[in-house]
Amino acid sequence: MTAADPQSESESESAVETARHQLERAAAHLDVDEGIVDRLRHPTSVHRVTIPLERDDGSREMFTGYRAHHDSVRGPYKGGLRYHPEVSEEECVGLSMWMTWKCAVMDLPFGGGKGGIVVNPKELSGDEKERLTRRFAEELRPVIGPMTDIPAPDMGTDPQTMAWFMDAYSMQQGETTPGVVTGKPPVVGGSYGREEAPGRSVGIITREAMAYYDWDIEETTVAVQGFGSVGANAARYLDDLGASVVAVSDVDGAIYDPDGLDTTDVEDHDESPGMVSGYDAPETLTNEELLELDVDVLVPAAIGNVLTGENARDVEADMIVEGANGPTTTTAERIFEEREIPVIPDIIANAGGVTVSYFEWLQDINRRAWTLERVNDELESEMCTAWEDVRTEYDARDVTWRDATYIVALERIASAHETRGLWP
Ligand SMILES: NC(=O)C1=CN([C@@H]2O[C@H](COP(=O)(O)OP(=O)(O)OC[C@H]3O[C@@H](n4cnc5c(N)ncnc54)[C@H](OP(=O)(O)O)[C@@H]3O)[C@@H](O)[C@H]2O)C=CC1
Ligand SMILES: O=C(O)CCC(=O)C(=O)O
Repeated sequence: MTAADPQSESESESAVETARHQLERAAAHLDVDEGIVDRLRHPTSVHRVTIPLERDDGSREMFTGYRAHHDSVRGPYKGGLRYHPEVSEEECVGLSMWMTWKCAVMDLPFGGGKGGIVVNPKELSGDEKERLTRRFAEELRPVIGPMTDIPAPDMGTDPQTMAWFMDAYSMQQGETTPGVVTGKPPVVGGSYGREEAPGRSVGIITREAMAYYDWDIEETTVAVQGFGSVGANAARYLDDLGASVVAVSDVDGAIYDPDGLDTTDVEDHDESPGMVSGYDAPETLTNEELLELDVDVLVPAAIGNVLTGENARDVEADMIVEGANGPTTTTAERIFEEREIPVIPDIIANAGGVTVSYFEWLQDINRRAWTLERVNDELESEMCTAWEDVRTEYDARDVTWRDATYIVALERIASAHETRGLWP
């Protein structure tokens, strides 16, 4: 097995299976109507589109895209668009469920959506990526909109992709509609700080979790898998706070310096994809070895299902903070619980992305930009409030951090369903 091919291992679990299992664990702690839980096991709808692309050489190719809508009881569907060869309907549904919980934990007025295209973005030229994105936006137009479903970046997409998406939608609508998508460049209605936000929130939540366990951040070692929007910003934030980031990786492998890397000197995925493994560091490791390093904090921030029944007993970190969505399988979660390794879940740790997306949406509606300082101050405050809500549940019940986080989310969602009387 290689980290690039996590599906090839014997324990294979889809995102939707993991998400359903997590929902059921949280529901067992709450008095929630079984009809509501059953409703939340399923998406409201899944849209599948075929996207024709004319390649630069004139040949034509068809691509498949999806947009899953999970739940909108608290507001419009919200969630990213992923361009990756492993994108599937099941993955989009699972990821859209996680978005529903994530928005609820952060108390944002959004529900959960997620989508993507089955494509390797590294095999597209810039022009091809633009044409594919514009056509995807046209195909999704009937099911998206600033008050219905607001996409954003995820793996393989970036602010430029969001700008093309917004432009294609706006041209069809006949009016500039910045609020249809978040994560845009600030010059076309994007928010300052959105790109750094998911990694920044991973840093803030790691800091809070360390404070909870009375760890001195200056004495802490950290390993981060993935050095993209989430991983690089988390690593740099923790480096700034005084932690020693000893290992980071890209798809081809990891670099390791026991004395700590200079995280600003290593180019991230956005600056130069795949350059981490080529960096001149004292040691190189595989992605699997990075996950098993003896560090204080491990931050998986690349893809899903990397911590599994196969490697969970070999993980030597004292705490795991999930930067990626769904990096821990159900079996691995059970092993970490047994080994008393705290796992701070994705739906709070990386929720800074959707939180600043919410700020961006507000700015778009009001046609008024916030300063970076305001964005970061409000992000800090929202993250600390959410952490406090989760910590209160964690201290009050004998549960894992994930269960405590899901309990906060599920209580809010179930209560909204009961109050609106929307089901079945
Ligand atoms: N972007 C966002 O707003 C948010 C993203 N997330 C989640 O965070 C995770 C990462 O997303 P994001 O940072 O945006 O993605 P990016 O595309 O910006 O970066 C992904 C990083 O992971 C590396 N990578 C890709 N595949 C593998 C692999 N098989 N093994 C190890 N490393 C790999 C890439 O390496 P290389 O440079 O070589 O390609 C790159 O460094 C995803 O799970 C995403 O859903 C969560 C919240 C918000
Ligand atoms: O910013 C957003 O709307 C969603 C980001 C996202 O896809 C995620 O948090 O997983």
